[in-house]
Amino acid sequence: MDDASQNLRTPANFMKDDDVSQECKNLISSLPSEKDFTGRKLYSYQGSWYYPNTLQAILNFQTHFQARDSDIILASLPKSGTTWLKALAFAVVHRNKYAPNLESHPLLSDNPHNLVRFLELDLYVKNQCPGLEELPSPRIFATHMPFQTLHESLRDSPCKVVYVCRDIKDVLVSRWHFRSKLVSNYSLEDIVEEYIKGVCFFGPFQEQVLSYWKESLVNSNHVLFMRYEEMIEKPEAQVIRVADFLGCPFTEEEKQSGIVENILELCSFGNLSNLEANKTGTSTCGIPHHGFFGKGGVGGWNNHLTDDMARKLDEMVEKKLEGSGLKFE
Ligand SMILES: Nc1ncnc2c1ncn2[C@@H]1O[C@H](COP(=O)(O)OS(=O)(=O)O)[C@@H](OP(=O)(O)O)[C@H]1O
Repeated sequence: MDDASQNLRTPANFMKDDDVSQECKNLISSLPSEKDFTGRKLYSYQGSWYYPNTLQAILNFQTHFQARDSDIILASLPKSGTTWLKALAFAVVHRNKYAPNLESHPLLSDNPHNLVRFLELDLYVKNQCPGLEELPSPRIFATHMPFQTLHESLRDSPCKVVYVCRDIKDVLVSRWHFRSKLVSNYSLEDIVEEYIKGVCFFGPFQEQVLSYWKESLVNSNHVLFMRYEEMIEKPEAQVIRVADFLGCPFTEEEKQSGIVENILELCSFGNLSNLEANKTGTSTCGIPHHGFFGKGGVGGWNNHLTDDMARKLDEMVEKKLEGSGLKFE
């Protein structure tokens, strides 16, 4: 086994069950549970599946987090474009402080996950809530929680939530590549079955996508719904959309200066994945940086899933999304 695989085999804190209060243990004892692909127990809370430490972190978040109107929360399912969105949002929001270029920028020397941290995967795990009140505005956080769980803490805050989703088949294959390094003999059949059943960390997936989709329809100033495929197809338009939504639109002068292109280049897969900072090291939430980069792009699932697997997944998604107005072609 190489060093990288060895590194991945060590479970991250958020997958463990060693930082759980008595109150959380009591809650856990009342929740439905199932085993994940490694045999670890997941628990269903507010419609989604979590490991005990993550559940504790979510309870901490729901009890203690004080949203500011200027907060920005980037939400997604794992393997849906989180890393890219973190980089883009950071570069857009802080463009006056850090000029986006390839010579000197925080994204050139640090992984996007260390610049924008997950509420439930690192900030609140091990009870680390390190001075969130002291962070300057606008604060940018990320989460994989579904909207209903996030909302409980945001309450009526008008803060901005940007959600990114991706074709479940690409998400699944991306996750399978990542997890195959954790567990040998982990087949595509296993993960397809898991996705269809819906029992997986932060799953079931389409329910989460729907939770943000519905909110974006009724509260479009609060939730922006984005798609990885659209970011690939029309990146410039999507970055402009993000900046508009976050209340920091590009001026005509900025557009003329090529700043949008510079941000896109800085945050591009080609640039980020080749940086030393992203080839080595481990993020604050315990994942090796290289684990956030595969091949990127759209439709890679085609090289792995059989027609039958793709059909089953498409049918499941179509059924779940029926009547919502949301479609994955
Ligand atoms: N900058 C940029 N541009 C385009 N695509 C990118 C970028 N950075 C990461 N990726 C691809 O996104 C996939 C990982 O998804 P996430 O970032 O959501 O993963 S994670 O949940 O944070 O672990 C994973 O997709 P796959 O290659 O299909 O596995 C990454 O390669």
